[in-house]
Amino acid sequence: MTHETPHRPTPATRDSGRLVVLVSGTGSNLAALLAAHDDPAYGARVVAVVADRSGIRALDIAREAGIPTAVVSLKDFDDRASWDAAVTETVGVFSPDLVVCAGFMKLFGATFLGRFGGRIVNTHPALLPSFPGAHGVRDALAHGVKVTGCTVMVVDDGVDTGPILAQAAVAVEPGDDEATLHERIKAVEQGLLVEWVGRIAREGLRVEGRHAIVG
Ligand SMILES: Nc1nc2c(c(=O)[nH]1)N[C@@H](CN(C=O)c1ccc(C(=O)N[C@@H](CCC(=O)O)C(=O)O)cc1)CN2
Ligand SMILES: NCC(=O)N[C@@H]1O[C@H](COP(=O)([O-])[O-])[C@@H](O)[C@H]1O
Repeated sequence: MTHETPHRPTPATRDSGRLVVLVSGTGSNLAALLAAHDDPAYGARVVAVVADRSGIRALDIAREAGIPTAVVSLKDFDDRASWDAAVTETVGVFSPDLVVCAGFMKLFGATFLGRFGGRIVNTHPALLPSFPGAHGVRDALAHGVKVTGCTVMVVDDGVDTGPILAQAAVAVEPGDDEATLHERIKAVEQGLLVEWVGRIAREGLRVEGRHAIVG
């Protein structure tokens, strides 16, 4: 029996230099990408920043860097599918080679995944497959783990279930709360995200089953 999917994911090819970065929060990962992209050897440039809410620090960071921004809020749409179509159209205006979720707190639906699937990279503040979802740091602390970390992955139609590109470990210290632990994770994930986005832009990305292959 053959398995048919409605859309064949488009792989990110070599020289995948146009990045659209999706944000919802303070933008420390966006700032790290912006610090890297001025070097032509990096191989990628942030061409737009799209948020699901206004009034966030990440949008200020983008504007201060002269990067075009757009906001597509779920509350402005009748349903999730309409919002998903609008985000797809907005991101598509900027013709990205790669879409980077840098603290983007909304799940994509079929329209977005059909257009950009296979070239959406996400960073998550836990060692997947443990602690997926919107509260990875809080859930890891509540579970009592002694080591957690961050994961850079390719987004699929599950919640943080996509093929993993890279992971880094961070020790949980006695007395950590969600904020202190998340800050130490962010310090590590910024470097990891910048490294792997650059590698994908320079060398290309393809997905084979559970495996994301760069180069
Ligand atoms: N189809 C997918 N979309 C996205 C994924 C993914 O793996 N598959 N990753 C996210 C980012 N993400 C974690 O990395 C994530 C973001 C948000 C949620 C979530 O449950 N969001 C709730 C709202 C929660 C809140 O605002 O506090 C929601 O969307 O209703 C889970 C995982 C990028 N998109
Ligand atoms: N599930 C998605 C998720 O939790 N994403 C996390 O939000 C933070 C955003 O920080 P930033 O706005 O400072 O880059 C990052 O730690 C990122 O991994």
